[in-house]
Amino acid sequence: MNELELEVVRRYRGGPTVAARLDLPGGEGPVTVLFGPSGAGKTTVLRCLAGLERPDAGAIRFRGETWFDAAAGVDLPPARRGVGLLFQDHALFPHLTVAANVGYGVRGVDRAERARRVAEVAARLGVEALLARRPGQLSGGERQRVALARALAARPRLLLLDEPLSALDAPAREALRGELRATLERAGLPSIVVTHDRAEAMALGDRLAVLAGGGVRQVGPVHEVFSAPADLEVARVVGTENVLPARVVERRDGLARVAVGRALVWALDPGRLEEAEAYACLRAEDVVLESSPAAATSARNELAGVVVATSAEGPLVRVTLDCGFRLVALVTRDSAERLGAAPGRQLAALVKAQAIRLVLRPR
Ligand SMILES: Nc1ncnc2c1ncn2[C@@H]1O[C@H](COP(=O)(O)OP(=O)(O)OP(=O)(O)O)[C@@H](O)[C@H]1O
Repeated sequence: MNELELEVVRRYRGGPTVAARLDLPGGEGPVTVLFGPSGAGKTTVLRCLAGLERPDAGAIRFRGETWFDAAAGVDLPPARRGVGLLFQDHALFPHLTVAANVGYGVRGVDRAERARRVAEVAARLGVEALLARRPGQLSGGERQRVALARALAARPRLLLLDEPLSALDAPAREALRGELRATLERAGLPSIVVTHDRAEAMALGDRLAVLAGGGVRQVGPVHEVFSAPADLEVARVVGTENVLPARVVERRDGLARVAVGRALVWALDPGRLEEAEAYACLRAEDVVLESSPAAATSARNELAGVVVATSAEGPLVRVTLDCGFRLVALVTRDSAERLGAAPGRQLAALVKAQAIRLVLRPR
């Protein structure tokens, strides 16, 4: 049985309809990332789960317990679902101490029990030393840990985080990703994190659910979804840099030879490919650039190309080549320099057949 079974339809009056289905098995890593572009319906799904939004149709079950069932008229109030919520801005009470903020999450118990729970969760998240401070005296990371501690103090069964890092500036966000991941692991309960940031999704999630066009398009291990998008829309959403129109011309030994622009490349044969028209999806990180051609084999494509553009991207350089089609590669600054990667320079691009995924082209 799945740990979570959700199928909801939420029609906004005069607005879009979000129709999402999400089944999550238990015990496959604690963090599921709900990923998708702005307006895809991620927050709507989260709010339906928390009981803050009432779906127009559908049902939500968690560990066999019905939280919502439109047909049966079941709609458990938020407090009875056992869900911990963490918002973008962390919503800590500025006038309360960390201890009082964390304690706020504990209701219906006496003072001694509340203090015991606050101490326990503070120790678990490493915020014991901060208990006497107020939110204004905390760093971004500390505030985040305190907000998580408050959510966990209520002993939820499921943790929901809506864009937990988006209130921070870019450098802080990057630094806190790893910390949040570690904290979620330590929390040891299933979590669903909403984000539209690729790096965040990769850093935080065990599983990725891609929401686009009003529905969940693909669910799977993070790397699987990123490297093998199920369809073109998922490929676009997860940002595979190279999504190229391709035509299958030959199939042999589990490989498919496809024409991409003026070039021919070998790709993994997905097997189910009935039509010859497809998109070849290839991540820029999977392209290796070399200055001199090497021996090509059927499992390794070697493409001669000319650099048409380069741009710095943090520690990496994005190199766009004309190989008979536009190919984007991401290489380290060091290798870009060593290769003399500048417009006009001839280079060889090496790509393993396994790195090229074929996605059926919708008619
Ligand atoms: N109360 C509302 N009334 C009408 N339309 C709404 C309402 N709430 C959300 N929407 C619309 O429903 C769609 C989904 O919204 P939602 O906030 O779930 O998207 P999201 O994926 O979380 O987006 P973002 O990443 O920008 O937060 C959007 O087009 C939004 O404009």
